[in-house]
Amino acid sequence: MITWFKRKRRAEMDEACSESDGRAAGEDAVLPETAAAPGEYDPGAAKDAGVLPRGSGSRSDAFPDVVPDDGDPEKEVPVAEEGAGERGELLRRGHFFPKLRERLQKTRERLADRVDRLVLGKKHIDDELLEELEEILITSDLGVSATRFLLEQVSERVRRNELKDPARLQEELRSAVARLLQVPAPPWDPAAARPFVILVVGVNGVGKTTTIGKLAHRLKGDGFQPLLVAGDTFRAAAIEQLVLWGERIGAPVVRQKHGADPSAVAFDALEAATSRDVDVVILDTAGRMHTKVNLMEEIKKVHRVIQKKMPGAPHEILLVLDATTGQNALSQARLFKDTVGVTGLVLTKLDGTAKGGVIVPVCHELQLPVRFIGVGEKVEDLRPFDPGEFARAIV
Ligand SMILES: Nc1nc2c(ncn2[C@@H]2O[C@H](COP(=O)(O)OP(=O)(O)OP(=O)(O)O)[C@@H](O)[C@H]2O)c(=O)[nH]1
Repeated sequence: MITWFKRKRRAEMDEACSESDGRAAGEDAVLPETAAAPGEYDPGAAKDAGVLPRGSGSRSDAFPDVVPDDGDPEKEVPVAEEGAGERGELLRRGHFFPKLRERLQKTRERLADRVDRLVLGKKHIDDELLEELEEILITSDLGVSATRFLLEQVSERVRRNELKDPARLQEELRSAVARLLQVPAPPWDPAAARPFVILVVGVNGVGKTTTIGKLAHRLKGDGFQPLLVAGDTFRAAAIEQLVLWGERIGAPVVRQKHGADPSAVAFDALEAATSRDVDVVILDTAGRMHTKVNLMEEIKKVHRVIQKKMPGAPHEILLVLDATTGQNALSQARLFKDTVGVTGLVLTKLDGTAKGGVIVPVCHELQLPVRFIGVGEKVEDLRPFDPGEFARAIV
């Protein structure tokens, strides 16, 4: 039975991959059958060390281990007292705004505090003041194009005599930023398909795995059963990191050995998702430099395999960007968008950086919606993005 399943799976994978890249999946879908080399990820050792839960790693390594959903979220991760659903979300947001402002303090200092100083004691909004405003916006990571767009909006109001008082400039800017961040896009709706498949991509160390853990926790709070997929088979510790998140929040994790083909992991995970009847599948992927062509080809292959295995999926391709990288986030977003067709963004590490303004040019130039923001390392530090709230917190 297992041999038949292996053959069927290999044939389906080959079919999914050969259409567009001419390579059979088997060529690089090496599913290691041997013990891990010294220093590599070893499921047995990890299990002994208590990293993996009981029962995992006992089947053929050619098949994914599904770590059972035996975590107790109540123990380690207190569920938000406001509860799930729309009302809970509104309450959480109300509580969260002061915290968001606090976390975005450095970005605000760089932008809003300088605008405050600029208008202090000024009687009129003139060209000189607008030029200085331009400089503040550009040096606050808003980029040339978004700055020009925002200045045009402000200048237009000045021309029409609708804005005269410099003291109201901040307010005007805030509305313009909020409008710019409001990118037209389908709403975030994990109930739109079952399973709802989310592919998470991004460069190294931006916070993909952490975001997945936090996102799965949110989804559980909203009544969805998530399945996590350890598609980052390149960095051994990433698999263990995701397994730990799974245990912590009480979500099953599909994983294979370190070095396995990520497309094969994705393929098996979708099989597991169907048979386990889960609501949401979240696939982690290895961090890759957006400039490395072969790695970008690999992610395209993962994408193709998902599409082939489950038409309509992935339903969301989330690009995780690290806010501390400033303008570099923009070039990452461009390349990932062109390669895999990103549908939404997650901006992480907004806490403690002065470069949070980068969100503005990314939204403006790429017209991609920000789905979530990461404002810390704790499980509750992932928030749905609200353009108005964000604009208020930085301007
Ligand atoms: N301060 C802060 N740290 C974060 C946030 N999100 C993630 N991190 C930290 O960033 C570091 C990298 O996170 P990972 O989740 O391992 O990043 P990754 O993208 O999966 O890394 P690779 O697999 O190497 O590509 C970890 O120390 C996280 O705790 C955030 O919103 N704020």
